[in-house]
Amino acid sequence: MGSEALVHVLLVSFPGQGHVNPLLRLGKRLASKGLLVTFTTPESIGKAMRKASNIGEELSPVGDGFIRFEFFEDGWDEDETRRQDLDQYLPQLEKVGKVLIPEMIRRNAEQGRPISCLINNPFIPWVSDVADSLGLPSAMLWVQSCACFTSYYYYYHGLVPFPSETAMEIDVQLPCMPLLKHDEVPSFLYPTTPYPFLRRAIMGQYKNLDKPFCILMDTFQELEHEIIEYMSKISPIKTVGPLFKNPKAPNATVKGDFMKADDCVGWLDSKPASSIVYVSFGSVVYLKQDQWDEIAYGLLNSGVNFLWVMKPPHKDSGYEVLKMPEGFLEKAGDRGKVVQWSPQEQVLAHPSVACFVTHCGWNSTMEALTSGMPVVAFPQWGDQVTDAKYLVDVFKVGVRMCRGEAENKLITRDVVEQCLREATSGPKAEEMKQNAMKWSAAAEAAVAEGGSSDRNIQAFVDEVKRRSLEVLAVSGKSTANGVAELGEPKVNGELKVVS
Ligand SMILES: O=c1ccn([C@@H]2O[C@H](COP(=O)(O)OP(=O)(O)O)[C@@H](O)[C@H]2O)c(=O)[nH]1
Ligand SMILES: O=C(O)c1ccc(O[C@@H]2O[C@H](CO)[C@@H](O)[C@H](O)[C@H]2O)cc1
Repeated sequence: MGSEALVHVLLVSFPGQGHVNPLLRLGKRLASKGLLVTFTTPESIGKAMRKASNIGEELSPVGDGFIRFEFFEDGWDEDETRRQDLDQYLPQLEKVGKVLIPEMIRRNAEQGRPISCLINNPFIPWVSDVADSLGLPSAMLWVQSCACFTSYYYYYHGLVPFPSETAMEIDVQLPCMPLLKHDEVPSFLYPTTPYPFLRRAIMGQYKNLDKPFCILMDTFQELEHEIIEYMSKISPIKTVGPLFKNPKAPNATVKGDFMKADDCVGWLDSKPASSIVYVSFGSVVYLKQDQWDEIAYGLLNSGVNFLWVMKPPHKDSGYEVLKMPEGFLEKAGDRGKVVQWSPQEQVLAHPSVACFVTHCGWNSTMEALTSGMPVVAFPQWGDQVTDAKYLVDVFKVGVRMCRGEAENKLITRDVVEQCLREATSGPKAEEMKQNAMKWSAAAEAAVAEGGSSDRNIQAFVDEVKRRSLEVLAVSGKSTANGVAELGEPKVNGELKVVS
């Protein structure tokens, strides 16, 4: 079957690694079930993805379907420094995207690939408006936990009190969730958050929550059972995770890394089983030099082997380039390896790795759980503080090393050492490993054929196919070559796009 005959969905992603990864993984899952998927995000990231991940112009076959990429200009010069300031960049993306995404949809229709559904991730809630204005169905992929989804929902609707300027330290009790201490609530909701633009972006998605016909979530029934049941009665949630486990399409087939991963698998192979601590704080968290030094000494003093990701800061981020303490690499010798970017999925699956010191981003959280990997939780902000609570107290696979950036506390080398010891040897380490293996098995089962997430994906694909017939019937005006004519976009942008 040619790709022209397939139902076509357009995936629009916020240009962050932790957002591209789950949306692209969803794209591969949908493609493997027989859809044609086009993935788009701004060209500034497209350029990095093409370079690091061998993404080309061509269609890539995935299972019964295909995936392809098309990027859009964000209207700023290549070397524009304001991209690093989301307070300025998010409105720019909205202004440009509201014009260019409809153009992309129109172009695809003209080329014989009419689009039947749009899917976005949070931070770019205007995609739901674009779909609405064109009369197209849309869905949203929530890229965090259901617990965080619920926290934001209750905040948006003012259903329970949250920390506020007058009562900073109140705890929050939400249905079917453990009591969240004030600093375990997603930190974008603190009145003092340094990232109010991300709270605004997420709230924008909640304002638009009636527009998507489905909210897909990168979690699974068995992991967050009660809260998923509860929220499913309120919102059209479908759990489809862990998206990074795709039995039909290995992750290597199409990847969206912004940086080429350094080769470290040979080094992992050379080490004994369960002897290495993997340390990574994801793609955006950047620690201060004094904290970096304490972690370095903690690693040295604990005597463990370690693989540590030390990503370079973006040139326009304003962060100072971190340095290893004097003589650190010499003292560590072959016990340690430092890389700029790791092939994290392979690292977490490697038998030499014993535990993962993580900032608890949701992707890293799901990847660790799914790989049966215990963690040392080092959350900083946003959903990370809530994920850390769950990793340690609910999923019981983690040791807590800190409570988040808002605490403004230097975690000393002694604490680092103690946490590493606790997570790598002794009864607590064994118990955490057993729990992690249990979650890994549950995750495998959820995505296996007939599992909870697989059934939800299939139901979603069936619904997209059903709605695609409606889209064609309603627009009703198939052209000679079978391409539906879309209505005029109802956007109020008289924008000039500067490339
Ligand atoms: O060296 C690294 C660090 C991170 N990642 C990937 O980058 C994503 C980070 O997402 P997460 O939600 O954990 O954190 P964020 O970067 O969004 O804060 C995850 O899929 C990781 O597997 C990776 O491949 N190599
Ligand atoms: O590029 C940025 O400025 C950026 C990228 C990613 C951000 O949030 C991360 O998203 C993940 C999925 O929502 C989340 O789990 C992780 O904790 C966040 O760091 C924010 C800004």
